[in-house]
Amino acid sequence: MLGAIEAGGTKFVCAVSNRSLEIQDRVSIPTTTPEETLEKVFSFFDQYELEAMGIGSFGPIDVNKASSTYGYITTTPKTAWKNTDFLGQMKNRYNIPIGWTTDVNAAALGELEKGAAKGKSSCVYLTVGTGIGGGAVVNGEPLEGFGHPEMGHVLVRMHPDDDFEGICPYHKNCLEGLASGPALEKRYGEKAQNLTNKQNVWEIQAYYLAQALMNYTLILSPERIILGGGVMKQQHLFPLIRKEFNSLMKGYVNTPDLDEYIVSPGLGDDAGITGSLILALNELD
Ligand SMILES: Nc1ncnc2c1ncn2[C@@H]1O[C@H](COP(=O)(O)OP(=O)(O)OP(=O)(O)O)[C@@H](O)[C@H]1O
Ligand SMILES: [Zn+2]
Repeated sequence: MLGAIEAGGTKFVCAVSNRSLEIQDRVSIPTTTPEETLEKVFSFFDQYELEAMGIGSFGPIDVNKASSTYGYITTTPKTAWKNTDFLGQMKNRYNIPIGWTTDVNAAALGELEKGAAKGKSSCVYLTVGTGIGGGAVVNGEPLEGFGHPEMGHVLVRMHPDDDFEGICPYHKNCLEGLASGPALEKRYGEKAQNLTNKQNVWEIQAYYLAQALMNYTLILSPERIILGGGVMKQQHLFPLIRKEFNSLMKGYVNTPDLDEYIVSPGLGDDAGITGSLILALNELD
C-alpha cells in the first residue's frame, strides 16, 4: 500500500491507496500543533502496512537533500511549525522511502498524471487562496533547485486604478500581497466570496494574475497552467485572465489556445493528495 499526506496550513489530508492509486481510506485532520497533528496522522497510518509514502507540504520547506535541515518546514508564518523536522518524524515512525515536496508541486504532479494536464510532460499549478502558491512539473519531475519555487511572491506592475499597499509581510505588494483572498478582503472590506458582482474587483484581480501567468509562461513554457484555490471558485475570472494575458503578451509567444492553456483543476480538491500518492509510487521505481 501507498500512503500520502497533503499537509496544508488548515488541514492535513491523509490517504492510503493501492499501486493503481485507487484510494482505500482517507482522513482529514485539522492542523494544530505538530505534536497533536502528527499523533493523529500516526494513528491513521499505523493501521496499514505501507511500502512507501509521499508528502506534499505547506511551506516554505527544505527540499535540498544536501542540507542539514532537509525535510523541515522552515520559515512558515504558522509559528508552531517553524523549523519542524516533519519528514524526519515520519521517517522515524515508518522505516520506508518517503517522497517530499511542496503541496503545490504535488498538486501539479497529480494534475499531470490524472487531471487537467494528463498526457503532457509539464504544467504549472497555482493556488489562489489564503496565500498564493505555485508549483510545476517539468519533464515529468517536480521543479526544484536549491529550494522550491515560490511563484506566489513574484512582483507585478500595479493596476492604474489600484493604490492598495499590499499585505505580504515580506514584500507588501507582490502577487500574494495584492491578489490572495485576504488581500481582497483587506482592500475591499469584504470576504472575496461576497465580491462576486463587483466587476471592477475582478478586472484588477485578472490583471495581476495574468501578469504572473505571463511570467511563468515566459520562463517555463509549461504545456498547461492550472489555477485552483478558493478565489478561483469565481469561474468568471478565467475569461478575464485569458483576455488580460492576451493583451499583455501581444502575440509574442505562440501559446496553446488559451481556453485549453489556462484551466481549472481536473481533480478538483484532490490534486494535492493524488500527487502525493504519485510521489510515494515514484519512490518505489
Ligand atoms: N467562492 C469563493 N470566491 C472567492 N473567494 C473565495 C471563495 N471561497 C473561498 N474564497 C477565499 O479563498 C481563501 C481561502 O482559500 P482556500 O479555500 O484555497 O483555503 P486554504 O487552503 O486555506 O488556502 P491556502 O491554499 O492558501 O492554504 C479565503 O480568503 C476566502 O475568502
Ligand atoms: Zn511576498
